Amino acid sequence: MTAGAPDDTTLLALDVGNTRLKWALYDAPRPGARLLAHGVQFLENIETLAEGDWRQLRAPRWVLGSIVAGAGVRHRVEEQLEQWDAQPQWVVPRAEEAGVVNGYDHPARLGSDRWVAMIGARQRLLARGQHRPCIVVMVGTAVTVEALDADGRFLGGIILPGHGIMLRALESGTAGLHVPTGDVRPFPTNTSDALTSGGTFAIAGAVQRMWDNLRLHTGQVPVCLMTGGAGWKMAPYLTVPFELVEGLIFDGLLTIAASRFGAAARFSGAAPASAAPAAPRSSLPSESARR
Ligand SMILES: Nc1ncnc2c1ncn2[C@@H]1O[C@H](COP(=O)(O)OP(=O)(O)O)[C@@H](O)[C@H]1O
Ligand SMILES: CC(C)(COP(=O)(O)O)[C@@H](O)C(=O)NCCC(=O)O
Ligand SMILES: [K+]
Repeated sequence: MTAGAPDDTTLLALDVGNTRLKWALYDAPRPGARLLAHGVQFLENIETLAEGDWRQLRAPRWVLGSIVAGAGVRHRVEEQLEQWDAQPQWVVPRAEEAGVVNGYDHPARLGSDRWVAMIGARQRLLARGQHRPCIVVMVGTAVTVEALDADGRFLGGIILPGHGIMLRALESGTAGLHVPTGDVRPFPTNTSDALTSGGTFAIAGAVQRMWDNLRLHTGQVPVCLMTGGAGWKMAPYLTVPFELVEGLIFDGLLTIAASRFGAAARFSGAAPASAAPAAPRSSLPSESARR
């Protein structure tokens, strides 16, 4: 076991989805912290982390994560973390945190990735002084589209299948839809293009609908932030104004980490005096996070 030095303020942030584990090591638990190292592994390769990507990594003082992949995967991740002293903390959605109010009927039943991404989105808007309603789109294994009003109230959101699940569902439920991936076309004239365009337009249409719902409800034009491993695939086809933001979940994890560990980090002396939330420039670089 390795212990971080007493004045260490490093945070290992984890985002464990249904397809991939994304990780990022920061020099401090606060928005705007310096990214020291980061990576991604498919869930089937989790066992390689301790002896692979994390072998040379300095021991983090804190480990904070979001996980939606289930108890079995969580256990496998925790095994890889055993080489360090830091006990991982997994975010459980609360009724309220970091300026976001959780409108879910049962707040803890909301996916932690959805909750953390909304906290990241809220932090981003506040850092820019934008008091606007916000749509948060996450394109991963599944697709989620959340609606937040200008006061940070999560009004509700939708879940739909991601590209891969849509295609697999159609393939397994029909006899004649086993075809290669096609292109997105306004008027598809072959099966491949029809399937690829259908999935893309389903997601784009769902985003447009939630954006309309939120604009009608609030009477204001929403900001739309899109994130997730397959966000770049959707970017050319959204019909509402949006920003593609890599690592919204990491922005959210840093924001939560600031309230949980920020005081301890300031006493450690390594963090700058102004540890208050600053303009977030801490997102994962997209190119290297992808594989
Ligand atoms: N390099 C890539 N090329 C194409 N699609 C990718 C790539 N990386 C990720 N994806 C898509 O993104 C999804 C996984 O994204 P990710 O955000 O890691 O999902 P999750 O958080 O659910 O694990 C996959 O289902 C796949 O459709
Ligand atoms: C909707 C999700 C499956 C998305 O998972 P992902 O695509 O990020 O792997 C996940 O957030 C989840 O399991 N949510 C719990 C149910 C809910 O949010 O209502
Ligand atoms: K995710």
